[in-house]
Amino acid sequence: MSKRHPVVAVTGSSGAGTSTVKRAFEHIFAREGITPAVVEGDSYHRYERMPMKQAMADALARGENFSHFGPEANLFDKLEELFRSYGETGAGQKRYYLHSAEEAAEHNARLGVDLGPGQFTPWEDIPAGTDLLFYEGLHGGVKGDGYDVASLADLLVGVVPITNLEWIQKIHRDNAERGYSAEAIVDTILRRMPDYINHICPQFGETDINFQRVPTVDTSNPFICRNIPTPDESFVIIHFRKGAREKWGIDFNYLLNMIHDSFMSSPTSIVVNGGKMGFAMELILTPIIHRMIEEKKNLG
Ligand SMILES: Nc1ncnc2c1ncn2[C@@H]1O[C@H](COP(=O)(O)OP(=O)(O)OP(=O)(O)O)[C@@H](O)[C@H]1O
Ligand SMILES: O=C(CO)[C@H](O)[C@H](O)COP(=O)(O)O
Repeated sequence: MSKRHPVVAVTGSSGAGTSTVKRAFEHIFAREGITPAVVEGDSYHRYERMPMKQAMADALARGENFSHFGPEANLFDKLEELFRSYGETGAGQKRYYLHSAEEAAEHNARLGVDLGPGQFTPWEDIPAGTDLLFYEGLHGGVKGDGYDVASLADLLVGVVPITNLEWIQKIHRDNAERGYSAEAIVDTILRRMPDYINHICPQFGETDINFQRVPTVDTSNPFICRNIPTPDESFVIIHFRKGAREKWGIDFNYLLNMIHDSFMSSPTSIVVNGGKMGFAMELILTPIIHRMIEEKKNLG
């Protein structure tokens, strides 16, 4: 935890919507004149795409569980080191995992290299003078044998649609943007299930705030759903961890007054219409980020 170099992490499974939430944070940073050091969680995978396929086949042959959700396929020690070193000094290293030809072209042009989809860019120093570290990915709140990333985040936000919706979102996104077949995506979801339960779900007990999208249309068979339920076809449950409300000065009455049709579903949860998710995020997160930066400035 660091007041001088705060670490903000958005954590969620593949397809949960963390990239979408990242955009809400980018609006806040732009409006508040904040320069973040942005880090993508997938860059902490251990293997490039081809070696990952080989490692997966080897693990399968040995009858072992292995997936992008678990510790064997990721560099949790390196991620922990980044959160720690940024918190202490405002410095650290980052890289990118290139999912597509478009992403590869963008970074090839920037770095003058010739990489392809499924490869990492070389590690590079985070630019000096950033205001905070912003992590978005699968593992911002992991904690286990020999690693504890969660405790190094100053603000940890979970993005967690109910599972059926998360799968629908993943199937659509991986198909439309990454070119995978529906069958291949369902195989991936199945293979990752033990690691989902052991390494993704526990993170949402560590988060300060969780945003859980719940559809109001029938998604009982997510594998035949043709469309992602729209924001208007969903509610978002916003849950504050015990202590987070006091820590960040969250005023439920203010939120209930400001967000039309919102209501409390428990002493620590507020429910908003899906279309109000971005607005609710900005209302809740802007004062938190603002306060972080004020406290940083007060240190001189
Ligand atoms: N609140 C939302 N309302 C409607 N659609 C959404 C919402 N959040 C995410 N989606 C859709 O779900 C899909 C997955 O979202 P996104 O790419 O943000 O996931 P992700 O968590 O970043 O996944 P990954 O970590 O695998 O990159 C996208 O097609 C996106 O448009
Ligand atoms: O969404 C993911 C994790 O968040 C991807 O599955 C992971 O990054 C690997 O990608 P690919 O299988 O396309 O190489």
